[in-house]
Order: sequence, then structure tokens, then C-alpha cells
Amino acid sequence: MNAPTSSLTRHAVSVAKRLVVKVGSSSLTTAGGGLDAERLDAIVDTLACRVAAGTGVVLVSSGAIAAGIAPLKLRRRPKDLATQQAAASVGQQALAHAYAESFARYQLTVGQVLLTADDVARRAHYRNAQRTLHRLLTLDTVPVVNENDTVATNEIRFGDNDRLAAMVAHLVGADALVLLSDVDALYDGDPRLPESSAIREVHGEKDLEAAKIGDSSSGLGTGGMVSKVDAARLACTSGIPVLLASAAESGRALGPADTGTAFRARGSRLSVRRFWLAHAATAHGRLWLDEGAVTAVVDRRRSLLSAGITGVEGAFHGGDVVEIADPHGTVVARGLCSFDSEELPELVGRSTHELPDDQRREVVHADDLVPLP
Ligand SMILES: Nc1ncnc2c1ncn2[C@@H]1O[C@H](COP(=O)(O)OP(=O)(O)O)[C@@H](O)[C@H]1O
Ligand SMILES: N[C@@H](CCC(=O)OP(=O)(O)O)C(=O)O
Repeated sequence: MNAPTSSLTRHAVSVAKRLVVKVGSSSLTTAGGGLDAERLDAIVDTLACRVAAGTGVVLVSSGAIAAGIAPLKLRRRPKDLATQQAAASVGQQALAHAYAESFARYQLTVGQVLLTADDVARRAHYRNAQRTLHRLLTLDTVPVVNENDTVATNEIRFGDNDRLAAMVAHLVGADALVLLSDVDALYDGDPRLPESSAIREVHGEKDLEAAKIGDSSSGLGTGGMVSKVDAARLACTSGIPVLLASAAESGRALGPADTGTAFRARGSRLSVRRFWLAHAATAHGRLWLDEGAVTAVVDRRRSLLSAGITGVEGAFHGGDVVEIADPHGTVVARGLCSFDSEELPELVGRSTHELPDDQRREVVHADDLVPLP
């Protein structure tokens, strides 16, 4: 195993004024599918300590489905949506109750926030969620967030809470995101094999190439390491450092200790609106660009003009979010399109001055266009 090194990320976690901490199902529940009160209390002990030190903490907690397994006398984590929803309905109640009781040991009040993927995809809902979380924090409560599994459908759901946690971290302007799991770090191979080593620092994609990230999860969780790395990438490229660490060592993880895998923040912090445009909003179509237009919008941050568009896909209205793809089909940006999809085919490839007066405008204005990392 590599020697641990201190890092900017660990420092950021230890001094954060606002912290999002995500705990996975496997760290809260027993193998038989019930809540593990001892482990839940230990995590709450750590978080309460940070709150007492003046940090605003948002807890993103999985575990609803897993916590519903035993009360419903199921033998394992259900695979079908209806039983998952039933388990989440029973389990979320138990989870919320357990957190309320556990935080009450420190005279702390919790607020339950259940979000669907749709709540972050729709701009009005997104701002609503943001307002609620901010208000809960200013009222000195601990927001406890989970996906609203009982109404989420397979087509539109986060599924695992890692991505949701990265979104929430951005939404509340967190200084750092901590992902607590049953594994103590990201490994360069199967963590159960002795020849695998922990990767302590991730500075960029190169460090991730070394990791053979298995899609296997603990059996109680859903996402496995793939979704944790994706979430870490999403947060880091949006300017938020991420620490992945063991839930059993939450106290050390939230202090400056050399523990876990630290993902260094590498992008600049996007405004909430631009983050939403880039990562949360549902895209309704796609615009294909020639190379010149890609350089103009991605490198030179110019508005997208009709002359550089080579194709249009999807059915959308002016004001909808669209993907912007290079000639190879790689999505290089997302933005708000100012035309309906029906209007665009006539404009494609034409210079702005050739267009009728009422259509002489940018297809995607630079202010509404976010290049993707
Ligand atoms: N390269 C890897 N490094 C660390 N863990 C890995 C790796 N590949 C797969 N895993 C698995 O990912 C699991 C954690 O994912 P998951 O079960 O979804 O956790 P959680 O419930 O905490 O979200 C670990 O138990 C581990 O077996
Ligand atoms: N919202 C779901 C989360 C599903 C899940 O297992 O997530 P995770 O343990 O973070 O991989 C729940 O509470 O059961």
C-alpha cells in the first residue's frame, strides 16, 4: 500500500466551513438488512463534532432500501422497482427516525430533504432545493438528503447517491465533499486482493487510469466504485475537492489525517446556473458543429452562430438545453438554444448576415453555453 501523503484536499476537508458528507448503504446497515445503530451513531458523533466547531454539514445518506429489507422480511436487496420503492418507503422512515434520535443526543435538529432527478433537472425545482438547503443550514439544522426513491422511476433516477451528493455539494457551495463507504480508499485493483494498493492522491485523469475500477459493489449499495469516481470527477472539475474514505474512520477522515483517497479540485467553481446547465439539466437535442465552430465556442468562448452548425437532432423549443457535439460526436458543451428545432435546419451553415432580420441572432449565446471538461 502507498505511504499516505497529506494533501490540499485533506486540509480543505479539515477546515471546511460547509461540508457535504455522503454515507453509503453498506456503512449503515447490517448484512441482514437492518439499520446498524452503532455505526450510524458513530458517524453522527463525527458530524455533530464538526457542527459544534461551526461547520455547516449536509448529510447525504443512502440506506433507505437496505433498511427496508428486514422489516419487510425480504431475503436480499430487491431488484424490481416496485419492491425497491416499497422497501425505501419503509426504510426511509426508519432512517429519518434514527438520524433524528442520534443527532438529538447533541441537541441538533435534522431536516429531511428527499430529491428526485427531476428536481435537479428542472431549473425552478433546482433553485427551490437550493433555497431550502440554505435555509436549513442558516437555521443550524443538519439537512439529511436522500433520493426520493418511492416516486423515482427507472428512467429518471440517480440510482446511487454519489452523483446526488456531488450535485448537492455544488448546490450548497460546499468547500469539500466527503464520500464515506465500506472501502477505505480507491484501489488500483480489486480491494480484496493483497496485491492491490490504495491510490492516495488523484490529481487528474492520469491517476485514474491506474485504477481498475470494478463495477461490483458491496451488495447493499448500488453504484460501486464507478459511481464514486464519476461523482468525484464531477465535483472536482467544478472546483470542489473530494475525499473518499472509510465510514468506520469518519473521525479521522473529517480531520486532517492522512486517510482515504483525495481527489484534488481541478476546475474553477461554476455559478449555480452554469453548473445546472452543464451537469443537471435534461438536454432535449443535439447540435453538430464543424471544427472551426468547436474552436470558437470551446477555446475562445464565443457564441455559437448558425454558420458553424452542420446538423440538428431532437425536438426542442427555444430556451431548451441542448448538447453541442464536435464532428466526431463527442459532446463538448451544453447550452440554451435560442431557436426551436424546427427553425434550425433552414439556418444551418448560413452566415448570420444572410439570415432574415428576425432570425439574425446567436444560436447559443456565450453566456448560455458551458464547455464540458
Ligand atoms: N478499484 C476499487 N477500489 C475500491 N473499491 C472498489 C474498487 N472496485 C470496486 N470496488 C467496490 O466498491 C464498493 C463500494 O461501493 P458501494 O457498495 O456502492 O458502496 P456505498 O454503499 O458506500 O455507496 C466496495 O465495497 C468495493 O468492493
Ligand atoms: N436512495 C437509495 C440509495 C441507493 C444506494 O444503495 O446507494 P449507495 O449505497 O450510495 O450506493 C437508498 O437510500 O437506498
